[in-house]
Amino acid sequence: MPQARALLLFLDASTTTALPAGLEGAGAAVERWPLADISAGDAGSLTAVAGRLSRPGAVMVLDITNVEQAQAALRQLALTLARPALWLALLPAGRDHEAEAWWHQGAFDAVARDDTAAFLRALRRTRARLQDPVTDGPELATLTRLKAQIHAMQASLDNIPAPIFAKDADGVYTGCNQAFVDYLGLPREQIIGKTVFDVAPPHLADVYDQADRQLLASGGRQVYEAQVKWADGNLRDVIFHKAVFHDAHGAVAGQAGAIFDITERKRLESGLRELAQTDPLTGLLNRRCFIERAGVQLAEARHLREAVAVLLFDIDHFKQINDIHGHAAGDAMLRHLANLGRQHLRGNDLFARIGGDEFAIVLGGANDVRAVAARLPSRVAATPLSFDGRELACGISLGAAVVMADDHDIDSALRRADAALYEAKRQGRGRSVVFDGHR
Ligand SMILES: Nc1nc2c(ncn2[C@@H]2O[C@H](COP(=O)(O)OP(=O)(O)OP(=O)(O)O)[C@@H](O)[C@H]2O)c(=O)[nH]1
Repeated sequence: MPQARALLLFLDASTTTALPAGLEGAGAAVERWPLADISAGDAGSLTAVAGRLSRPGAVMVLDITNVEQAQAALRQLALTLARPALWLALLPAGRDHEAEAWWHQGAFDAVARDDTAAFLRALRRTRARLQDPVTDGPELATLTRLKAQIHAMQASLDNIPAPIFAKDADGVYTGCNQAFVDYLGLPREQIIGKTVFDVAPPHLADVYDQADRQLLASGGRQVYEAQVKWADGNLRDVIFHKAVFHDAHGAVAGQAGAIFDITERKRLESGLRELAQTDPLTGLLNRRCFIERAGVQLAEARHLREAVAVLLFDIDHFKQINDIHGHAAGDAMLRHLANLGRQHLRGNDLFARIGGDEFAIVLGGANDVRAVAARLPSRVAATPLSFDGRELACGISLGAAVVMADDHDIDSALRRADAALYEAKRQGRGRSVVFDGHR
């Protein structure tokens, strides 16, 4: 095996005095090549340096004191050398952060000039790489190129704001981008080499695992909605986009996936749905939604051969409440009635504000229609509204009707309830009338 020779290439004479101590201890033959300003394109120096670097086992140590000079030297050498040389970047003290940039430029490693131990380690590793026949020659160029491509690919993935991951065919994470690390709030080393059961709560991990199995069995792509526990511990709504990838023999080798957070979209959608379905003042259903749901409830009740009743009520002399106490008092009264009404209903009853001071109820079971119809006006009369330090009394009139077997929609029952309400008003308000018979 060829002995590695470190060719120290200094571009500036002033830096040669600060050589890492104990370099010879690395077992490498060190050849100093001071004052060769190959960055200036000095043809003689360039040829001499290239000649030394083309010897088996030669490693170039490039002094990076002057970044521009170092880059120019690399460009000149690349044009001159028959094959790429292995080289280390020797960084001035305090500039360790530049290391990554030099790896991207093809350095085998980049170490600080004042960290002798690191320098010697890097030199030894470089030597070991040179003695590995697989990595010598053209294969080294391929490997270096691949390494640069992987770096570039990872940098691109890390720039994408959506979390991205890859897993092998056993569901073990093999890669991910920075957004995925940030999204889960786990360090990369707690993700790579692990499975969903290590990174997610059990009930979510089961969902992902089942989806993974289906995807790997069927191949192709998969898109599904799920939840992910975010870095702050809260659950987020997401869409997973996943696809399998194959090995050289066409067998499924794993899957790559991306996560799109739809939490905000879902929140807006549910807000819009709520706005479209409810009365903003009382929080009750609005007229349109009430009619829609009443129709569904009627159909279900008919299917189960159950009776359904409709109740309508409105506030007596509500105009006077507005006129005497103001519109805000009127609004408070509407909310007060909504709350009183809610206390008399069961979970599957529908309750809506269908007009200015008009409310409607669908009772799931018609048996207690008379009891509810009688109770509500007296409860309202007995429960004045506390508003602005005063007690405001009010009354309601109520009409009720049972949905008949031959009612095909809720409209005819509403008409009968309305007629009963009219009758309650006519009889002097503050009372209820239950419609008997067809009209
Ligand atoms: N504060 C308030 N008032 C409303 C609202 N919507 C409608 N109104 C008022 O409700 C009142 C309804 O009056 P009317 O239909 O004449 O009924 P009423 O005064 O209750 O008379 P009777 O029903 O015959 O006892 C009107 O003065 C409307 O301005 C609302 O959202 N807030």
